[in-house]
Amino acid sequence: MSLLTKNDASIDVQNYIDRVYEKMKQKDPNQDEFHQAVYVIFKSIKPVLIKNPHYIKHNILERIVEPERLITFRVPWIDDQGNIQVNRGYRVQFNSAIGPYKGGLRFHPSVNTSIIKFLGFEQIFKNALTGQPIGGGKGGADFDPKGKSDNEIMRFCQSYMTELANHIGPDTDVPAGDIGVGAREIGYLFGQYKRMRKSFEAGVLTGKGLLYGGSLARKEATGYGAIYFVKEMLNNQGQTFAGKKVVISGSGNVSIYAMEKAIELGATVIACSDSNGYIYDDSGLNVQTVKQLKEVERRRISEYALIHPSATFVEGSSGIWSIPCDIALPCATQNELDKQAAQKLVDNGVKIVAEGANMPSTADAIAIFQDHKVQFGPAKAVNAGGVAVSALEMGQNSSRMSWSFEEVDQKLQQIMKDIYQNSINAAEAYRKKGNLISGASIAGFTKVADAMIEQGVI
Ligand SMILES: NC(=O)C1=CN([C@@H]2O[C@H](COP(=O)(O)OP(=O)(O)OC[C@H]3O[C@@H](n4cnc5c(N)ncnc54)[C@H](O)[C@@H]3O)[C@@H](O)[C@H]2O)C=CC1
Ligand SMILES: O=C(O)CCC(=O)C(=O)O
Repeated sequence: MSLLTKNDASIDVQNYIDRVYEKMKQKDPNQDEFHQAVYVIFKSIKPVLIKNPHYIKHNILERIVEPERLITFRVPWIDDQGNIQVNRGYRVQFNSAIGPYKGGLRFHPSVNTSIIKFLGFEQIFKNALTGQPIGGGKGGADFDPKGKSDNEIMRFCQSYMTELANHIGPDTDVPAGDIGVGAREIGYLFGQYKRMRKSFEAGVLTGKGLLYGGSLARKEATGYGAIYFVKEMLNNQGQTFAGKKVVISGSGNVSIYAMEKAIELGATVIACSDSNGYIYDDSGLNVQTVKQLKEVERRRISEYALIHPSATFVEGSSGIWSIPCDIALPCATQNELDKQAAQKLVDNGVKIVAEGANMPSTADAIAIFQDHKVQFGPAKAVNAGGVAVSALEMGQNSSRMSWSFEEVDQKLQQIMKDIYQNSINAAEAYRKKGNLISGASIAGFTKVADAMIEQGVI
């Protein structure tokens, strides 16, 4: 497949991009999600390479798609029945050009090398966009936390950390949460790391509890940050959240706090989901009930409709995109929004789609949004607020300070504004006016590529 059009001004650039892309696919043929993430970046940065051929001379593309390190390991643990279980653990340390590796841990049965690599690759550019000194990494395990007791979760986390501890540290690699890893898991992971090191290194993990070095507003940061980003998109059109109907997929950390902030800014959030199905209430969802069900009781979203009879539960999560709305925020998982779902949203008049999850839209879905001039906010910009506040947590830990909620929230708002503006500016500089996919990729890529060049061939 050619990534460039035949009419492209520079055949050399076309050949280079295609050669690196094909070689990468040949080396790792079964990594579709990783290929998808690379494809988006390569497509977006084509004009950058045409204008700055030194990136080709330094062979940045071939270097950037190869992780600095990919670690896999056995995670044995004992379940409540006394059986020995074995999972596979991962950590990809993708790129440290601008800082220590930084990125979350995902515990989900679907986790494999392709998923971890796509997430780690995305993290490189996202972290660069935040303006914070953090490189790109990601990790996790094919462990399914669903239905596990607290003790099983603890034993799994302790076993996982027993190996991971060999590879991380406050100036080396700083993991955090992602799907299936929240405050409870970070607590168990931190406890085991501390026990092994015999020292209290708060900065080794972020998303920690407030009692032992966590930052206020980290829990809220990804969801709030996504809404602050959409606020900028709306502002650009002279609009606000007031009166807008919003559909948000998922009902986890990102979705809950996106919901909370959107409602605070005057929107009506009419639907959210989990992997079993979605709930819908045209008069608006109650975020406190969603929090109680999901954060506290760890129950299914279907139970929301038993508490609020005005809401309907529908089985099957993908149906959520057939609900008419002004703003759609996919905040659950990768490739949850496909071509058919995108067409449905467009037919129903959606104005803005912004990705709270990592790579939730397929390439075909994005093409439909672009063809129909739907404003589109890409994940690496929209959901960067979480990792940005993680970097603020690292800063607080190393200076032994802790900032108020308002201070962190103010910084988060400024970071999201800057990401929006830098993405807009980068797009405009490369004649892609208004295209936030190109702008975010270009702004993230140039920063990392320049730092790589300054540090030599390593
Ligand atoms: N937690 C964070 O700070 C950040 C998370 N992200 C991304 O946001 C997304 C969500 O992560 P979290 O909220 O942290 O995870 P979480 O584990 O708190 O929640 C995930 C939610 O998605 C639901 N879900 C899973 N598959 C689904 C499907 N096919 N359809 C509908 N719902 C589904 C789950 O039931 C759960 O409610 C992921 O893509 C993650 O990589 C991105 C940046 C930061
Ligand atoms: O806070 C972090 O370090 C990681 C957040 C994350 O995993 C992500 O941005 O996808």
